[in-house]
Amino acid sequence: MTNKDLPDNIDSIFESDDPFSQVLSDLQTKGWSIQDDFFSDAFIKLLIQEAEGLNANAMSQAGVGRHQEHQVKLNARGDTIQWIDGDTPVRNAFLNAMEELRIAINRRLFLGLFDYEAHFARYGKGAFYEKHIDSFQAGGSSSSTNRLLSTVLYLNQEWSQDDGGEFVIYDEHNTDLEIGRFLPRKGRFAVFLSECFYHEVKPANRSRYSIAGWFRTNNTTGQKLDPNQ
Ligand SMILES: O=C(O)CCC(=O)C(=O)O
Ligand SMILES: [Fe+2]
Repeated sequence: MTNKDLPDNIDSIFESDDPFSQVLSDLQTKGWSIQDDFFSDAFIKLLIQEAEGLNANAMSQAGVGRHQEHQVKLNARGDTIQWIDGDTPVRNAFLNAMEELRIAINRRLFLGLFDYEAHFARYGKGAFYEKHIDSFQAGGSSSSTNRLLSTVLYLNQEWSQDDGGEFVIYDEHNTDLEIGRFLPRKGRFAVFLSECFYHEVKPANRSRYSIAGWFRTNNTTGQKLDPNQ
């Protein structure tokens, strides 16, 4: 990333000089990765300011399913969201960082990731997201799969065990078997293959902020790109 892409107040988006290597090797060996020091503290601080500053009126209730099947089901998912475009320097820097990750993954793992979509999410007190998978397989053209790789970046200061809101990930083959449980602590970054891993968000006991995103393949038909959810 060149310096001109950075917000003026920080020198580095990433914590290390080689931010992708651990993610790439985890994806290659097990299909998922959790990193605590992927982004720099200074950059996470800026993203937290953005998340905490989101205007509740500009956020929408998240839904489940794509296209015609899209439904708001409050008993499945209680977060409110705001899609990210590069409309502030900090959001733009985040999207640029994900673009660098996309290129690194394609180079090493040949996943053919085509683009990335992401939204801020806020889970209010008591909100959760029941066990689900992020890509919608089979069953007609309106539900074709194009999310290949999911990312979640957590933006919560001083999150303790009592605050709940854990991210839980389940085994690819035995989907009842929990293989990881993580508090949504600031700067923690989760990446996993969207089609392979069921996961859930346990009820949060206070406001829980994150950025959830998906690298997608290109399922373009005719001239129209797949719309966002
Ligand atoms: O916030 C999390 O821990 C996971 C969110 C999630 O699974 C989703 O938005 O699809
Ligand atoms: Fe998910």
